[in-house]
Amino acid sequence: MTELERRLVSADERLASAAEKAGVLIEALPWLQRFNGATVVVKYGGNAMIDDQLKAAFAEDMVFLRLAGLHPVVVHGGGPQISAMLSRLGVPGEFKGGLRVTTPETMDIVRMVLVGQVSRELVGLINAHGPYAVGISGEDARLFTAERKQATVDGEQVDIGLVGEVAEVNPDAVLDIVNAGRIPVVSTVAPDVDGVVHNVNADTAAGALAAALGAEKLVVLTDVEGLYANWPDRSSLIDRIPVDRLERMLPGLASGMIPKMEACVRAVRGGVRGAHVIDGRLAHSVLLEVFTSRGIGTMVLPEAAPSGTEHA
Ligand SMILES: Nc1ncnc2c1ncn2[C@@H]1O[C@H](COP(=O)(O)OP(=O)(O)O)[C@@H](O)[C@H]1O
Ligand SMILES: CC(=O)N[C@@H](CCC(=O)OP(=O)(O)O)C(=O)O
Repeated sequence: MTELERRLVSADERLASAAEKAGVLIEALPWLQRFNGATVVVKYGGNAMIDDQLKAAFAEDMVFLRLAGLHPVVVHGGGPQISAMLSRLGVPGEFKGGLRVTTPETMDIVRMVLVGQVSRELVGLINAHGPYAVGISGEDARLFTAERKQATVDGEQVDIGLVGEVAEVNPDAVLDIVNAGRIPVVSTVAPDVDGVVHNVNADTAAGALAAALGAEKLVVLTDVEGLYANWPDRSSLIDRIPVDRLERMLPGLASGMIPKMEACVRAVRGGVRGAHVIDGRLAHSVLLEVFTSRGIGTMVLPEAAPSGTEHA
């Protein structure tokens, strides 16, 4: 190849790459218009906080959403981080029906890890981009009121200690943060009516908060591609499912997916237009979900989905 031919090929490649980049940006236009001013609750699960790069990419996505005119609200998990701290401290722990059996001693550690460690880290990563993130827990300004919850094991109700269902949400403090142009980062420990602090599953809290905020979307990041109809058959990924069909599937789901899909049901039944379970192991998965036409993962839709909600 002559020097001239080489230069022409490289100019062609540059043009093709520029056109591809412009295509990606322009694909976002309808979604930028549609979601301007919309609240998006994003649940970031502990299993998707695999490494520092992924966590940093998640923080970038939250700042991107905020600067693109949306209102992201982060609800974080931290199950694996709690388990790691329990074993470091030599405190035994177990799960029943997907929920952590929580003694008063466990509760102290859950609170310390979620509020003092996981929240602080995410707040710091987001604030590397500007003064956006504010950490808040269910204990602040009565954000969540918990009600003791039992687990269902083989159809039986069993006591699992200081584990809470979200009985009430007062989203005012979250709205104060959002209205100040900032990004709330919510930890899911919550007092009951007597002030006793309970451990609330982060999926459960995210679903309740999304409904109380009247969010446009709930996006749940986890460590699988989405909901599989026949877990663990990887060819059975569901890309969209109406809420009534999901409700019929709930009793047959395996443990990790139960609180997640219950949260999607609660959100959609509470007026959220779409709940999505996506793969948090993929960097920038939230941006792909929100700003591309196809979306990713599994989308839970209201029963009578209005036309034109292809992916939204
Ligand atoms: N039907 C299903 N589809 C997808 N994953 C499932 C299903 N049933 C159970 N799971 C399990 O649920 C896990 C996700 O839940 P969990 O471990 O609680 O994650 P997170 O920390 O993100 O909340 C998956 O890794 C998978 O092992
Ligand atoms: C009651 C209950 O199980 N609470 C959870 C709270 C953290 C959480 O939900 O974290 P992930 O989203 O990472 O699973 C726990 O103790 O592990």
